[in-house]
Amino acid sequence: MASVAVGTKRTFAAIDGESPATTKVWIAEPASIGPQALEERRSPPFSQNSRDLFARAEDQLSRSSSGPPTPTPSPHTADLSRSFDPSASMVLIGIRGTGKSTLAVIASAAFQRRVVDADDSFQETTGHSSAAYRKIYGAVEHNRRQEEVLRSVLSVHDRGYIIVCSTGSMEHSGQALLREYAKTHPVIHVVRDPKSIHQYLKVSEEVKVQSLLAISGSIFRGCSNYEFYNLSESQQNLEVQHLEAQELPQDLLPGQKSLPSMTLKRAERHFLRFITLIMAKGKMPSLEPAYPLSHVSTELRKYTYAIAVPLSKLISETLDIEGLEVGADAFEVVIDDIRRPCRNAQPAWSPSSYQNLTPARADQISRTLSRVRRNTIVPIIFHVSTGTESAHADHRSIYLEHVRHGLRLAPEYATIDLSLDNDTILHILSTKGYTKMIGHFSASRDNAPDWRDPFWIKKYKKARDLGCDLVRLTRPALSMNDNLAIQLFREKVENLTGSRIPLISYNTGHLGRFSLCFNETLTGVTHDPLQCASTKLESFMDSPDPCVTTHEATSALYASFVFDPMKIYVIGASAGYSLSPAMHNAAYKAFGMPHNYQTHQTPSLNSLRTLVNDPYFGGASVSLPFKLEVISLTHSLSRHARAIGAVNTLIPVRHLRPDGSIPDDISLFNERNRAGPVKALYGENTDWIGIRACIRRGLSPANAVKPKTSGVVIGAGGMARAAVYAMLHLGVKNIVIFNRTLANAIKLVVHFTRLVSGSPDPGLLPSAAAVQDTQSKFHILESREDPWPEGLRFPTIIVSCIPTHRLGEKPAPNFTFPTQWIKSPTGGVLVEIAYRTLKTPLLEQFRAAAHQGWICMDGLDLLPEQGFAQFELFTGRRAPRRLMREEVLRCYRDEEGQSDLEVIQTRLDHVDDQEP
Ligand SMILES: O=C1C[C@@](O)(C(=O)O)C[C@@H](O)[C@@H]1O
Repeated sequence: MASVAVGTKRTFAAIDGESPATTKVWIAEPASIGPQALEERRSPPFSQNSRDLFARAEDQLSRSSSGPPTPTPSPHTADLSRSFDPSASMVLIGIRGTGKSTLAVIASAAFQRRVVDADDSFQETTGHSSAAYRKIYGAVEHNRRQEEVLRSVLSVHDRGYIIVCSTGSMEHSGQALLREYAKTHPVIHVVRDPKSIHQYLKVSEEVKVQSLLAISGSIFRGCSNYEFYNLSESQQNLEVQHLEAQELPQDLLPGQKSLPSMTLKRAERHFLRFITLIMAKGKMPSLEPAYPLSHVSTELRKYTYAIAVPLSKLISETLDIEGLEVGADAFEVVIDDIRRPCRNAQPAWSPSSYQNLTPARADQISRTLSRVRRNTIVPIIFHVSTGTESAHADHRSIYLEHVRHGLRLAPEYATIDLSLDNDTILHILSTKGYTKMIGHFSASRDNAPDWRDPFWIKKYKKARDLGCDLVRLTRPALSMNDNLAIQLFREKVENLTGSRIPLISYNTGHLGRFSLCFNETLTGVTHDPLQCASTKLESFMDSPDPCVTTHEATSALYASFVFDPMKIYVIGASAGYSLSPAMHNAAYKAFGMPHNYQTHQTPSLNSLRTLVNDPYFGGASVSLPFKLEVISLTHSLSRHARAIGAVNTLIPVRHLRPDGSIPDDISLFNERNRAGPVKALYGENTDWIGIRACIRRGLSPANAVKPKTSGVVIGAGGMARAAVYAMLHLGVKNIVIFNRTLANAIKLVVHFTRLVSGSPDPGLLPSAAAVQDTQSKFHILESREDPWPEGLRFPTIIVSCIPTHRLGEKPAPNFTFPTQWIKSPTGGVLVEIAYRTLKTPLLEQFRAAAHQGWICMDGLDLLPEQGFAQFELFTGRRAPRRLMREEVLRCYRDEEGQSDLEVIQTRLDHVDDQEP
């Protein structure tokens, strides 16, 4: 014990095996690892496992203090390329209690990969647990055996596995093995907050967990190339989900463990999103969102905004992240505090004036980015602000440490300072993985050449030629003329010969606001309208930060006639009850768009022409009974609408291609919000997107879609077709149709059988191909009395698409699901699409089955989900999801004009707990 380096400082290099000469980042050993703390570790109440863990950490610590733990001269994992074969196994490492095994099981269910636990393998191979083996054979033999087992686990399971490694495998040689593995595989360090780990390990004091995290953090970081901060849901969230899905998996692969219930739904979405960011695009389409804009690179759209929020404000965890996201197309986490606030006597470059990347600080950044990702849908930009001191070597190395750490978190975008030398930039770019790099240069008042100066074109070319994906150039406006000069600069860039990368350029400070409003790509906007106004006059004029909110920037585009106010409609025979106007109008208002979404109740489609002939026609939602009939009035259909054979969204097209065809998606999005004669109508279907989202939201990880999953669609109309299509997209292989009129059920099955067997468009049903080679099969149930088809698993997905209310003379169907078909041992999700009444017999039936793991989604869940996609199609911007969900709930009235206040209030109270 005497060799424990209490309170001493060691370099990163001494801990992670990096060359000691280059990195000057210091780690203070936590005082809590003092003799007294160590003494406590030997006594109860620790469990055997946690005692072992601490003992090993203690060992690690003592060895580390006398030299680098791993002498292997392999490169630092941050310097590796992060490009892997798509089938490469992924490794999860981290201390016990971080949730690695649960995350592995979640990923295993989603990707159909098996889980291998290195600790289990050790026990199987040696017949002893790691701790017991160590006790019997001593540390040296234990380490040798650990290495042997880990080496074998890694090589035998090289492709298609998820490998979990705990501290047992993390002795010196284990670290070297993982570092080597990280050259060709994702090795993900899982981190979690000390409180949750503390609860899990049942150790006496949380502070000890903090110490352990501090010690282990640099070791794990040294041999992993990615990092996932596993946020714990608050207790409140857990209760709210009131989802008691039993953990009885139906068809686990060998090596899969039992699957967690709905309480982990947000963690599931979060982790799977992270995984899709480190994998090649399009590898798991069933996990990627189906919203139209999620497939369009943000930098290709015009007039997009990045809400810039400083880390120093985010860490207080009081900001409403989802609220900040409203109107934004990207969320920029600005590491604004690598330079501590200056004390007068301190030289600008003194080491103490910088925030080193200690393990605690790295945890803090990881946690913050994780919170943003869990609560938003827009891409994240990771930006380390350099201030004006990037020339100093100390500052530069701390800056680079932060950038490297950012890339471990797989942000969609990250910035790199263009004042760095070419080699350094090239080196960082070579480690970017799938992160898009923004070459960034922000001039200060003292070094700001005029926009006409060749300096700026050189900077643009430097970023482009080095391989950045975008470039961002800003300087403080000294006069309003700078806003005209920047326009000339943008034109110069437009006319450059050679390849082009998207340009973000604007003037900062109070006078720069004009140029900010007319920058077309990822304009930096502030979350705090008072930010500029409240600061001292000096910085008010000079602030390098954005001085305009999303709302102000958007409003400016309409006030200056770049955009026009549009008229958008919901068209239907009983459109009067629609909540779409309230939902869409609330979103336009929040964005600063002067559009007006109106109800158009009509017995026929004849009046549609009048609406479309108005140059301000901005599109329409199509309601019953026109979803099929409207097809004849469109010029062209999206591939989805064509495959479904129904349209619920009309988009005006004002510019056709020279051959008269509809332009591509980007061009369509970029002509939104502009008035003019309508040349064609483009038909889209967003119902399937909404149904798909509801299924995904309601499906517990235990019921993740697998080859044997069955789904039931009740009905055979346009909505039923959208439901079948949604299931096909999720990879459901067994789809059962139940409809009163058999002939219509047969028609639907013939339609989709043809689609899946001879799809002329191979990209149409991507997950069907990705999950399994087998084709989906359709079955028809003719009567309520039918037994469930032999050989099929009981359904875990049920979508009811029949009306729930009286239609003219026809009474409400009052449908309930035959009980002999509800036998899934893990429950499942029921989606009932109508929203006129929420107390249907079917919903009541499944609400009563909540204890069996059934989750109900109704029309008030579906309407916003399909509406988000429509908002994107009408405006070209990401929808403000929470706001639209809330508006729908607030405005809901049943057929008697009543709102069920209690139920609605409970749902409103918990909107925050839903996946964003
Ligand atoms: O079916 C519906 C419902 C809806 O018509 C409404 O506002 O209620 C809106 C449509 O987009 C959607 O397809």
